[in-house]
Amino acid sequence: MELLKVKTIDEMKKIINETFKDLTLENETIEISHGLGRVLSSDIVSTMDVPHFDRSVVDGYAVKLTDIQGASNAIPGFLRITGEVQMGKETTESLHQGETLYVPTGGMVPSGTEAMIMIEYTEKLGTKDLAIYTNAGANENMMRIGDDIRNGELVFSRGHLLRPQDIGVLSALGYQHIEVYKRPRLSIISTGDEIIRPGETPKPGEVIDINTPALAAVAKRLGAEVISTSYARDDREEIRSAVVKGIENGDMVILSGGSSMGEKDYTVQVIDGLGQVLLHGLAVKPGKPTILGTVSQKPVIGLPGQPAAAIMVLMIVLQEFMKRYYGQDVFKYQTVQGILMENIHAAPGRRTFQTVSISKTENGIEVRPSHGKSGMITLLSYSDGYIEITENEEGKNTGDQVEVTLF
Ligand SMILES: Nc1nc2c(c(=O)[nH]1)N[C@H]1C(S)=C(S)[C@@H](COP(=O)(O)OP(=O)(O)OC[C@H]3O[C@@H](n4cnc5c(N)ncnc54)[C@H](O)[C@@H]3O)O[C@H]1N2
Ligand code: MOO
Repeated sequence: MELLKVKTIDEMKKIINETFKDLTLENETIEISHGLGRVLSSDIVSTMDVPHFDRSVVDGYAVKLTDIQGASNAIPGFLRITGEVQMGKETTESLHQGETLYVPTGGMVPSGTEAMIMIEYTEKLGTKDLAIYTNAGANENMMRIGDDIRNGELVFSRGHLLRPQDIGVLSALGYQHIEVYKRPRLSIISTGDEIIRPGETPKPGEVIDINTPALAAVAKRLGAEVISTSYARDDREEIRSAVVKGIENGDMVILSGGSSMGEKDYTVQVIDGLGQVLLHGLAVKPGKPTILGTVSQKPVIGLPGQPAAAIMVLMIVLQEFMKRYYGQDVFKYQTVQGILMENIHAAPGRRTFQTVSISKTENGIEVRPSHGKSGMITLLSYSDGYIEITENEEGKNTGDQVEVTLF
């Protein structure tokens, strides 16, 4: 009897770190408008102050502190209006004792301004005089030069994953182009005689391809570029030539299906013939029939055909590869803590990835296991995330505090 010689998740991570220790990515220059989700390949150090002029953050009046000291509703301060600042224009006037100027939100304050008073706390008396009904502290309602970003400040470090707000910061610093890592380029091959392409009508026994689009989406979310998707029947030669093509054109190959020990499960034989099988069988649930191999020093991942298992395993394995490529843990999954509302039994000796749904209640976040087979695609869609039960645990109990990794 032949059984899969399973390896634990930790052993798998060790294999990846040792076998693929030299994985690196080249850089490329892109427009910042294409920067979302990309990873900076160099530090960003500011070469300017932001803002580069003292500016108001309210619509109101520029004042000197001594002029409005103790001003209140009952005892207002009185100032002479000497002018008005124009938006987008340099302000050449200065503010003198007993005077004020109107400044719109974002406008450049006159030199000598010590605070801004919001228009709501003032009253115009005729055209030239202003009553002020409130006090203010130094720099109140103002931004000074460099308050946001100082010239010479390290703004983002190499390895930073760009979010929408970061693109805004780069634009504020005058960047139109940035240096980012090239994304790892991978090919996805879906195997199986029963698999038909989306758009075709399945006959009994046939299955519309779920894994290709779903796995491509996992890969994209983890910062990879999917350069090709293809199909192979359960045929050693077809699978072999698809793998060869993927290795020639890209950085990594992902195979779906045919990873178990069935008579027509050729993935492991193909990888063995072209390179080396590093692992066949992972001590996880779901996803035991997972394969990891290398061909021409490039990784080949063989995923189980069951869609939920394939997606979960790729989320975990590819994240480990991304750590190697980027030299740090760039693409982290979000987690939340919650209280388990039902007992969960796990398979000892395997790391169980239990899908769960969460709900926010007055008592905090409640976590409930979502049940289903790994062949069900909705299992993941109707779940919010998963909890991990380690190899040494027999399960989890109602009332346990658990960490949920969110999908
Ligand atoms: N004797 C044993 N049988 C099985 C074992 C085992 O240890 N011993 N493990 C089971 C587990 S767990 C899984 S998971 C599957 C994995 O098998 P394969 O990786 O060989 O996958 P296939 O047999 O090709 O497919 C399994 C299942 O998934 C469907 N599938 C495959 N590709 C797609 C796709 N692109 N889109 C949608 N659905 C897909 C396929 O039709 C099958 O229903 O092995 C168990 N068996
Ligand atoms: O563990 Mo399999 O991977 O059930 O679906």
